[in-house]
Amino acid sequence: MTEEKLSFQAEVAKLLDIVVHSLYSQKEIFLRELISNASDACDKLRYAALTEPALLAGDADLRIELVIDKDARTLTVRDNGVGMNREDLINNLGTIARSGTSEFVKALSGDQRKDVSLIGQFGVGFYSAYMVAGTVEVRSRKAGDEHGWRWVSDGKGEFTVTEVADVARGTSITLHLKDDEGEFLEPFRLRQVVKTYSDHIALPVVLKGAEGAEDETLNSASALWTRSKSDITDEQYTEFYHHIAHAFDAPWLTLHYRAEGAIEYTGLLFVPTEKPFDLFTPERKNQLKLYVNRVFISGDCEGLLPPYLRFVRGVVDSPDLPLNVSREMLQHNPMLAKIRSGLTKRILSELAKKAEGAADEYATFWATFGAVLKEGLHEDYERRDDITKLCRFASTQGDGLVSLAEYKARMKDGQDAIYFITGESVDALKNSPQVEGYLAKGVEVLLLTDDIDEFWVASVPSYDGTPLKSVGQGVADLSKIKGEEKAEDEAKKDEAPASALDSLIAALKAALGEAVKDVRTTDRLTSSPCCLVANDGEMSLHLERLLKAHKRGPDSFPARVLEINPSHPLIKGLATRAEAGEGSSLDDAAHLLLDQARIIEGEGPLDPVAFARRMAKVMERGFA
Ligand SMILES: Nc1ncnc2c1ncn2[C@@H]1O[C@H](COP(=O)(O)OP(=O)(O)OP(=O)(O)O)[C@@H](O)[C@H]1O
Repeated sequence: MTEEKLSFQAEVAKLLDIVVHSLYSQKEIFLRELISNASDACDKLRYAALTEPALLAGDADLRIELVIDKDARTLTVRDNGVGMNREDLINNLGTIARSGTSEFVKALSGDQRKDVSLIGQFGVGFYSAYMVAGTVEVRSRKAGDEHGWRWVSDGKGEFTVTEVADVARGTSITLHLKDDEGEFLEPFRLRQVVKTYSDHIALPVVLKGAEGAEDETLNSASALWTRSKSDITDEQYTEFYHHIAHAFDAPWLTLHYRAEGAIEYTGLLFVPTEKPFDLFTPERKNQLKLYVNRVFISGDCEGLLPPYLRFVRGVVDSPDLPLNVSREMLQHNPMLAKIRSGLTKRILSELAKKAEGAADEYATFWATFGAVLKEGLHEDYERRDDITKLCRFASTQGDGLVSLAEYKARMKDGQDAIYFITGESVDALKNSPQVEGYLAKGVEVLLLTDDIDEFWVASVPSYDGTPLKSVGQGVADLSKIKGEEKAEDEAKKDEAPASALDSLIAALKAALGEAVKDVRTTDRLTSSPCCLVANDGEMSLHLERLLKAHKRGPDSFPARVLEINPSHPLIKGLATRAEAGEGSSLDDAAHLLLDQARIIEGEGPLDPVAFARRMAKVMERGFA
């Protein structure tokens, strides 16, 4: 048969280079990766055979075998699963198809130490074989096909594919071990590695006996989730999590339970410690593996979990779902909706327990997945209260995170709203003019910096009967709140007279025209002379910027309300001039006030050239 020579995709070549030249201290994990792939291949075949039983014909006993050949110095991992045809071999073993992977590989810096820890989180699957093997030979025949294929490569840029006869269904991967990797030819070593990393694999992993010796099954070969909790060690849970989630961190939360009653199912669920790289892909797919009576059905069954819990990994197995429907049909099965509801409830209640526990531990979860969970505030009306209780926020009080319940408990007398501000960073928000008046009164303001915050605040009007209110929107009425009264009284005394302020407002409006929606005084400012706010019901300034960044909003920043601080010396000085009939000479001052308020909001001045000219004029008066 003719041999075809092909090149690896550039990203694969780069990955292989790193794998071969460094990587893990634990080289033995190559075996876990190959067994994991073999087990997936068997799962896929069992699923396909539900509708096409002939695929299993003649060899229904799915298993994984390890074969040692000491003379040839080879170790073979073979399965009788779904197998691969020529295209599959080229696509799966020569390119990287998984979404986000190419970006990931491009991000590798070339610095071995950094790259290894990155890859550690990610996994290299099949390619890890090159940690111990110089040459890898794959023989495979796809279930239902007549022809088999042989794929060979030394991992140095090229591989060959040839059609071959006499290949059994499934895949066999032969590793020609490097000189110093002879340990993987020793049965005791393989026994140890399989027990450590692959005990939970539901299929038997069999070590073929050499020269007439008996075959030996190295693992427990029962699906981990079907075993009783008391028989499972933490290490076994972790290994299982690594296998199903393709993850390398320790799970932050492990939840294993059996639901009985209206619907029966077992859930073995994990919340990762580290953020999966594909958490924010537009599909927002969940990655739970769905089994029906231990038969694998789907790795991302839509409808099994709401998108805001997509960070949860694990397995759900139910005998109550029909085995003979397609994945697509399953999404609309009423039983699935019940499982979804049960899973959601259970996960949220476990998270609630954690939220009540050690604050530090919960804070790490919140920093990693809080932004995803908050999508639920916007999307899951039914569970909004439960999700709200799980939320934590940065605030103007202290460096820690605060829950809404804690916030409410420390509200000031006369305060009738939960105040928040949205923006890019906690530090910038803490210093923004809009929060000055609240800070002066000791009124706490929540600082919301996730993009999703803009969306949920629009759909959650209140918490426990108390409205949520943006300090950057609408009129601030701080007079009713009994805060640090002294500071307030002093500020009041110092205000410009009302008539002078009225003249100034008229002058500013005349000078700025359409560039502002309105001009008014406010008590939200203490040290800044002015700021911009949105009216109630209008888009916040931050949201406007977000949409603009995604090219979804208007190109120009729409007119806003300019609020002035009646006790600021600059405003008082301008008010005096305005009252004295010098309003028309305040043009430059009006534009400079607006431009600085825009700059604080992350916008440029209305007209940069005019801004620079005015600024120079003012500076000239002070310095020349
Ligand atoms: N034994 C096998 N039988 C059938 N297909 C396989 C086998 N091993 C690998 N494959 C195919 O090759 C693909 C690539 O495998 P690889 O291990 O590199 O990545 P993966 O399993 O998708 O993800 P990960 O990198 O997290 O392990 C698999 O998705 C699968 O389609």
